[in-house]
Amino acid sequence: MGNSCSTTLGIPPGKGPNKVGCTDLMVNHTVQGSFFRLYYPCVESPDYEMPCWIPSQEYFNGLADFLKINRSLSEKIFNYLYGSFKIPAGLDAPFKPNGKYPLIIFSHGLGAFRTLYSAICSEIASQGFVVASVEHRDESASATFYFQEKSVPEEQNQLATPENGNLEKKWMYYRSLEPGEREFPLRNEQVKKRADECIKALDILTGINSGSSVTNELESRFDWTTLENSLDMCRTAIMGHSFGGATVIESLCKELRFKCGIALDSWMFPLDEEIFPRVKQPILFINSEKFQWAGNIIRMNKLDSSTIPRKMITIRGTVHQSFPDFTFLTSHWIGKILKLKGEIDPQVALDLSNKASLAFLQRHLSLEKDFSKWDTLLDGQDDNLIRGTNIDVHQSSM
Ligand SMILES: CCN(CC)CCN(C[C@]12C[C@](c3ccc(C(F)(F)F)cc3)(C1)C2)C(=O)Cn1c(SCc2ccc(F)cc2)nc(=O)c2c1C=CC2
Repeated sequence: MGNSCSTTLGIPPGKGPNKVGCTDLMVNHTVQGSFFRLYYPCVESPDYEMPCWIPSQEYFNGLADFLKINRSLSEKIFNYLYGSFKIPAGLDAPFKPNGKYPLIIFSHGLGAFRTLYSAICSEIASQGFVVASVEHRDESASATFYFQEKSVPEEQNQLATPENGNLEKKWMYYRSLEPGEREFPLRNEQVKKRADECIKALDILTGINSGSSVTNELESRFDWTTLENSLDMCRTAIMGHSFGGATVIESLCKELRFKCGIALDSWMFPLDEEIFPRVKQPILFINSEKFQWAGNIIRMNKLDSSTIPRKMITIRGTVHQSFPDFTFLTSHWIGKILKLKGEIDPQVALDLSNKASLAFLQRHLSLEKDFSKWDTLLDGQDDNLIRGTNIDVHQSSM
């Protein structure tokens, strides 16, 4: 480890006993299809290629639109700052069959997309899970793509490639609110679509696990049949950040196959409160110190229960962006100015979040691992943790 001032900029690899591979799957090429990045325990090999963190320039363009900064200027800045980062996983590395792995579905935040939480996903995968990070097509992602039949007929001389016939890539970008548009109807519609997409990913992986063949619309050499009988479909959970945290709650309500949920710095606004009493599974809320506010915490507290295990912890010195990968990829001062870094060392913060998550998953997926050694974190017992929240929710008396 370098000394305190030299920070190794890069996404940290998983610390668990498994090497991690990652591959992309798109089933059904249309906008209704399912698109996710899979992180999984892989066969060890020294010569794996690591995929680019930002898979295509279009994602930078979408991010610029989302951040309302000029595309051409930001294109150069993003490429200079982030263009060369790799994900700490072997691209299309062979899957390592070893009994049945529990499955986690991960949902990204507003303006993000499937690759931006690779530190969390690859850590969880390295501990013996398969993690599917969904890319949502609800227009909440900075950018995503699908395929469309070509409008003009193929010129005779161009051969349609077998993978995508005469299809062409279609990009979908973040949809901003129209002037005067009310936000709740849009966000509530989006959170329902997001939950459906998480459930669809679960269905696809259930099929693959039982040996159904799957057609990947993307060119990839990964052999999906190697996953047959390797997923424990009774041990599935859902995780998400911010808007993805709301997606966790909505998905738990709709799908009992998700045995528990972990909401990272959840944004509760998109949710219809009438679903709260209908959510029956355990939930872990892991909050940052700076993002939360009374109204948001009050909604989380409405999900508190004396019968269903519900936990909340807050990580001291963290900001909203302490969960996505950016927190590792920006130097100290730029990170602080852009609020991509909090006071706490990003690795320390994410270790606490991941260890608490693993302890919670062990308890509610009844895993035979040793993650229970981190149970005390679930009660906020650490110098960098607060039990519950730092936010004062008691309204001042009138
Ligand atoms: C201007 C847009 N404005 C209105 C929507 C709010 C913009 N905003 C704060 C930002 C995202 C920020 C960001 C990223 C990335 C760089 C970079 F420079 F490093 F690329 C810089 C600066 C700008 C921090 C948020 O939306 C916060 N947020 C997020 S941030 C998820 C995310 C997005 C893009 C990423 F690259 C990584 C992570 N996910 C949510 O689900 C929710 C919220 C708020 C409520 C619900």
